[in-house]
Amino acid sequence: MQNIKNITHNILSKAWATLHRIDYDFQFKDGRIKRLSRECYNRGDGAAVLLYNIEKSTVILTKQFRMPIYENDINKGMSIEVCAGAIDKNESPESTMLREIEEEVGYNIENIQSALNAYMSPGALTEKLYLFVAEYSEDNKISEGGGLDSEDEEIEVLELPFIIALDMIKKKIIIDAKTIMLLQYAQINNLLQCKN
Ligand SMILES: Nc1nc2c(ncn2[C@@H]2O[C@H](COP(=O)(O)OP(=O)(O)O[C@H]3O[C@H](CO)[C@@H](O)[C@H](O)[C@@H]3O)[C@@H](O)[C@H]2O)c(=O)[nH]1
Ligand SMILES: [Mg+2]
Repeated sequence: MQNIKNITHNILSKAWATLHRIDYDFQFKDGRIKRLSRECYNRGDGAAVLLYNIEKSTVILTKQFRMPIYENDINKGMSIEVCAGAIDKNESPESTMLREIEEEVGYNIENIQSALNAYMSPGALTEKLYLFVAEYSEDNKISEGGGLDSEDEEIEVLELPFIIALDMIKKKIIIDAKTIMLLQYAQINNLLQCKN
């Protein structure tokens, strides 16, 4: 662990989330100490899940508009992603996930398995993502999903053959990191067969 001292936080923006400028004394390996400054965007942690069906070799994904993608890559604002959500205060990653699965894609799932933990952009975001996998079947379907009107969500639910989803990574149609990671996790661990 690096020798970090005299840490101070300055709030640059506090709206939906908090952007801090954090100043700190950093000791380099040669012993020099320098005061450094980094901006950190804090919107809490998040959770995401790949829902998969072994018999059908299918996965459930979502499609929604993402302003940061549109801002960076005009005409490419739509994003295909695994079901995911921000973890509320006093909520566990698991309970967040069960709630989000129902809200976004309309399934009532009881068992989810932890797959990976990941910082998606550790140079700027404090967010740690808890990544899960879970089996689904038609018996678990309880509503259309689509997200919450109260949060202005408009989420299209996609059920795709696993092999098609993997091909969408190759074709750069799926460009969301957590989604790529979970689909490749499923492939590496043979959770599903790559059949049409
Ligand atoms: N008004 C307002 N709404 C916001 C803002 N930022 C996000 N929202 C809305 O707040 C809701 C949060 O929905 P969640 O399902 O809880 O989160 P998410 O946006 O899907 O986030 C998931 O994916 C992100 C991208 O990979 C992850 O960063 C995040 O941890 C989580 O996994 C969404 O409707 C989103 O549009 C904002 O600045 N202002
Ligand atoms: Mg979401």
